[in-house]
Amino acid sequence: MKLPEHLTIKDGHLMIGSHDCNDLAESYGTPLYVTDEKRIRENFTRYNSALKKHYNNVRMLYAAKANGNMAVLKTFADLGAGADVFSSGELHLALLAGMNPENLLFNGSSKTKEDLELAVDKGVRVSVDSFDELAQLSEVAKAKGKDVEISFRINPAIDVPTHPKIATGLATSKFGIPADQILDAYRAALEADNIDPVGMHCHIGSQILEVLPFAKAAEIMVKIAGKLTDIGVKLKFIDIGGGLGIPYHHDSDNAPTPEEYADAVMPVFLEGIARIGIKPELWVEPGRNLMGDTTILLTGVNSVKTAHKKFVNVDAGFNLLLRPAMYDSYHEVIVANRADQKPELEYTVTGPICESGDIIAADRMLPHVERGDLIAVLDCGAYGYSMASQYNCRPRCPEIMVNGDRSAYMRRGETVIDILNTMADLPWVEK
Ligand SMILES: Cc1ncc(COP(=O)(O)O)c(C=O)c1O
Ligand SMILES: N[C@@H](CCCC[NH3+])C(=O)O
Repeated sequence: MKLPEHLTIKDGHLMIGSHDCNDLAESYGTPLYVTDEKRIRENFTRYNSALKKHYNNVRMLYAAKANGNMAVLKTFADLGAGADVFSSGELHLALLAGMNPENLLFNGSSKTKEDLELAVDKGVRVSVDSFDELAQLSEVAKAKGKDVEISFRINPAIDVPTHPKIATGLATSKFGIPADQILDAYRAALEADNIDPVGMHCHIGSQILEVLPFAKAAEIMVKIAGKLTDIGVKLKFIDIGGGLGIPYHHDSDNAPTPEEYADAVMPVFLEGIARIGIKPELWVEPGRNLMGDTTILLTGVNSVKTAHKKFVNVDAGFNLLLRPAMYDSYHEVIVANRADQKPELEYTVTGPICESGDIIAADRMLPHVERGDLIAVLDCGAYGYSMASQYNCRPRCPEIMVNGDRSAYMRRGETVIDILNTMADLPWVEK
């Protein structure tokens, strides 16, 4: 199987950076999320450079939802990135990580009044998702005597080749304002109290393995930018979202590189803005492409069972990695303590959750597997831990970061006491 540079095999063991996964599992226990900081930095630099080769005025807003660990956010802050934040919680963490409020965009189709107040207080721009939200934001900003800069999230009505649950720019999607209402939205914003419309935003979906839909979205965005300029909107930024996928099937996915993405999108963007005669910043919001391959999930084999097929029962299920159950997603798995052995038998790797859908990897050819072995699930850095739950009263596992020969917790594992501590005794039930 093709492996990215930070994953290697040495003496039959899977390594992440310079660390033997078996040693990490021994020291920290399983299940365990392991992230390679160096890989985050490489991924960021590559994406950023690919765009900046075409246009220097690019701002990278890491999509914090992909992996919101503070250590990860601090790494991005250190690289000069901002963030796409989708809740007050993500906004707080991004600021605590040291990101400049100017480099944040508060996204979301259903924000509370408190969310809007926080954005105004912190001087963070808001991507407004409806006329109703515009009205509320204007009231909030006016009450505080402050101005707020906004973009609207535009629904470009583009069908994209991805799982339907993560296509976000379809005409039928809950996100954004349809193109035929967008001029009215900006006119309303130009007239609204304490609102300054300075940006445009779209995001067409996630795990997209073709570049054409991104070029199409860029074309729609610059077309609308021309009309907005005509009605007096002074555009400071155009945000074309994230969405570039990664090759989860290591040997067969033909995933575009960031360079191929940039080569497809940038000429359309640059021609468009040149035609209008404006020089807005280009904002992008990648999540998965920066984080996906940086992280593996190590999970121990509790037992092996031969029934109508061979099941490998591991200690991580959809409580820790929801993607296979939610989107039928594919993740490569490697037996980390027999990584140089030839595949022999077909196994289905299943988690400990009380649902038949709790399958991490179905029908995979693997070397002989037995109790006590260690399975590494690859490409878990995006939408892995961030979508984890405590289902079946299973405390979420620790996350560690490796950097050179160092390793450290970036989040300790939860305990049952942590779970219990959020529960309250009812006053009408006798103790
Ligand atoms: C508004 C917005 N921006 C950016 C992203 C990041 O997407 P991806 O991780 O596919 O790059 C998402 C998630 O799909 C999103 O909802
Ligand atoms: N959670 C999804 C991606 C959607 C991102 C949010 N818009 C996944 O794991 O693929």
